[in-house]
Amino acid sequence: MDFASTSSRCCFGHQRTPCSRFTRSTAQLMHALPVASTRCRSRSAARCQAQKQGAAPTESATSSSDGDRAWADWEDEPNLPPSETVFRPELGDGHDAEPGDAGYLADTIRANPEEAEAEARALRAARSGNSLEEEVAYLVGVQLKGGNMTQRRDTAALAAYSIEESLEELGRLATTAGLKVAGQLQQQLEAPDPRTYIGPGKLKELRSAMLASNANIAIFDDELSPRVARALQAALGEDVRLCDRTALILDIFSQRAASHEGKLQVQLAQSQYELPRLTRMWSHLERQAGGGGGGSGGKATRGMGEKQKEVDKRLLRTQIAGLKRQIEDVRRHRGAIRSRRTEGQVPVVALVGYTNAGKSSLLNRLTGAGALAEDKLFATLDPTTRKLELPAGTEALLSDTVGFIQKLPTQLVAAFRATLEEIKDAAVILHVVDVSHPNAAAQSASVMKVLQDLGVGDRALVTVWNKVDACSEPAMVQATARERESTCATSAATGEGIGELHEILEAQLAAMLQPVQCLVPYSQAELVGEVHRRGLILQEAFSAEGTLLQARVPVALAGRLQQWQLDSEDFQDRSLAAQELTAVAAGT
Ligand SMILES: Nc1nc2c(ncn2[C@@H]2O[C@H](COP(=O)(O)OP(=O)(O)OP(=O)(O)O)[C@@H](O)[C@H]2O)c(=O)[nH]1
Ligand SMILES: [Mg+2]
Repeated sequence: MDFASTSSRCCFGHQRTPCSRFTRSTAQLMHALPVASTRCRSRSAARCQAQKQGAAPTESATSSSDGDRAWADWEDEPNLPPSETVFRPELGDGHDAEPGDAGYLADTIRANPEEAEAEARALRAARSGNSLEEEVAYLVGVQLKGGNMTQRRDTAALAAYSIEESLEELGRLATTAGLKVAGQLQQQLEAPDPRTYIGPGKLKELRSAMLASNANIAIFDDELSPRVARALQAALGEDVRLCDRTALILDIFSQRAASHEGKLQVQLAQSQYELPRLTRMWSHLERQAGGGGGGSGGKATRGMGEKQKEVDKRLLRTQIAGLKRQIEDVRRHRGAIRSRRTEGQVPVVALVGYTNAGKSSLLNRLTGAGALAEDKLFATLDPTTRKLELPAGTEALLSDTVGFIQKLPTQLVAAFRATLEEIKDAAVILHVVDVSHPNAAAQSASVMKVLQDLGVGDRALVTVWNKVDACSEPAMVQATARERESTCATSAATGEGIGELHEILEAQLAAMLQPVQCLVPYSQAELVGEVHRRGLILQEAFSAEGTLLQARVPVALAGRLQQWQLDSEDFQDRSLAAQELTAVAAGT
């Protein structure tokens, strides 16, 4: 089964297309709307006509059977809001519909989808000056009274993100996904509204702000449950596309995954996200069945919708099982490579850190790897490993990893756990922090939390304060870093502080090596070469019997040298003799 061709779908299940949500036109979405009743069409057409002639729309035109229908669908939902507290765009919500407002737009859309869509878009574009082709997003977040959502959920990250910071990051995610951000709206609440995430008044404000700025996508800063998403969609109208932080991150990941395993992991995460959200795709069939005014085939159509939903869920479950199997195969293969690497005892140094901290830039600076580094979130998805040669001759493998982010979607945590397992093999972890970022402390705390969760909190850790060149007082930052243990301030851009990073790394790697002093026969020249590459030579002399080596080497290598091990006294005596011999030979 070709999963690649079937699984790239819209996260909110609007329509199964093989492309990203954001590349699909609003027109496509509108064609997926329920078919309007004849009564509604004639009213809307009249209203449309009136508008064309410059007349204000009439009161009666603001209410429609479709509006009632949509409302009824909404009320069918258990635990949904009582009618008086909710913004009902189709019913005008207490104000006369104006050209460009929700009621007007909803009616004109129903009159003639193509004509109305063109008209509505042109109207909004004229009001805001945005291009007709642009995908424009509006951001929405909730600030919990007494701390934001991140703080509540994740007590470890107490230096957490304010709503402004969280929305700023959401905006960066949106631009990374190729969207334009028109504005943002936030609300202070005791808890997010269980029905519509934000309160009814704010919802109305959001709708107006989106119309005024020609925004067509509402992005919510937290993952929306399928039920809340449905309620929001009903309130905001079908011409607004809904998205949440999780869907946005999944979309970026699906655009950027390059390796076979990366693609499989993103597809799995997307499928798992979509499974509970499939309902919406077939709801139009159910609406036809329920609201057809007693037309024939109501039950049959509802049955069709249900049946199709079940078929679809079954397909998706089969696909999820298939993806899991494929990922397991790839994982086994990678595990074999990793264990070969461990047997070789080349120490692995893993670069970890918040997204955009400069991990790939540091990999390039330290190894000349030429890895992709750009000013976008999640530039790196697939781990890259390169050989690192430190000035004293010590060798290690330097691994670049996927960046972290606050509120990392649970589906992705699970999917990328395997990728992050690279970190588990690391002898040293280089935690890269963008020290020039205003939220560096909270970002650092988020990363440390993930490291704890991965069970590598006790691993040798070097903290790298990167982008020191972008700080207003770089000298002060460098001085502070020097006062801290295993910390250095660097600039991957200018090379500043890279020498200090080399020294700290050498010391860390040396601390992990085991001391040996031995006499290795000349027949074992290869082994001596390995000691040079993988260990740290403290003393070397050449006697008549072989090479005298005092060094620090990885444990496995120390085991192989065991048979030629000398005690200290013997080693010193032989070394002196060898040095004298060398001096005589050199005639000094
Ligand atoms: N001024 C400055 N910019 C830097 C430095 N290091 C990296 N950058 C820039 O920061 C941006 C992100 O760098 P990357 O190396 O891609 O960051 P990353 O941590 O690998 O990011 P992800 O792969 O997205 O997690 C790029 O535009 C880099 O040019 C630095 O030391 N100083
Ligand atoms: Mg990177």
